[in-house]
Amino acid sequence: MKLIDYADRDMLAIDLAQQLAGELTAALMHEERATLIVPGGTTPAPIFDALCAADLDWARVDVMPSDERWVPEDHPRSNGRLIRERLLVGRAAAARFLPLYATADTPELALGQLEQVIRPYLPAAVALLGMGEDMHTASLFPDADGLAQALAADAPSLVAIRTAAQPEPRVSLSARALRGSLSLHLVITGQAKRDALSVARNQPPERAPVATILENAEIHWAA
Ligand SMILES: O=C1O[C@H](COP(=O)(O)O)[C@@H](O)[C@H](O)[C@H]1O
Repeated sequence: MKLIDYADRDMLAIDLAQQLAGELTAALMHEERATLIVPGGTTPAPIFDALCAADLDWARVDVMPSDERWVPEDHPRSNGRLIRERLLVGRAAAARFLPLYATADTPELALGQLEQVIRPYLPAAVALLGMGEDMHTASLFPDADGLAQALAADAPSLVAIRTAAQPEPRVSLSARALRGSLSLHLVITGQAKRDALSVARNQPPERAPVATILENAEIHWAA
């Protein structure tokens, strides 16, 4: 695990966006297309604002959320909505978006169909993930129904997640699918998340799900 400490959140957004763009460009030098996994939540928007202006062949990039809340795509809590509004604009509007949501009452009803769609796009060339103070990453929450399956070595790429801690059910890429990414980044901001990360390093993934990706990940932090 490598931790990069930035002077502030603006520097983090600019430098990290540049690094992600460089990695995508490198991937596109030897592959026809490249998959980019990105998180939702509150942290990544400034990174998206910088990344969407990157000068790369976005028409050959497939963008996939790390996880999705089971709400319609125009809902304020939709990760897909954030990605469309803040990343898939400017130059990045040419990228293809692979939503992890389909119109169905429950994620379980659409899981098979969504998994079939995303499978050819995995493993990702580049993955950016977020983390909550409760040590979840993507939607792999401690104490969630579905966590054991999501952490299993033979897990499907996409799993349904339900937790009392969240207002809606979710879908998430599994630990196996996330770890398979050729380049893996975790972005966290604030002291509380830095402290949570220190705790997570000494916990099993069943208690601190983010631990499942730490070995392979580069961590980006700013206060
Ligand atoms: O619920 C989620 O939380 C994590 C962390 O979000 P943040 O608001 O603390 O940045 C995020 O990475 C994930 O994609 C999202 O669905």
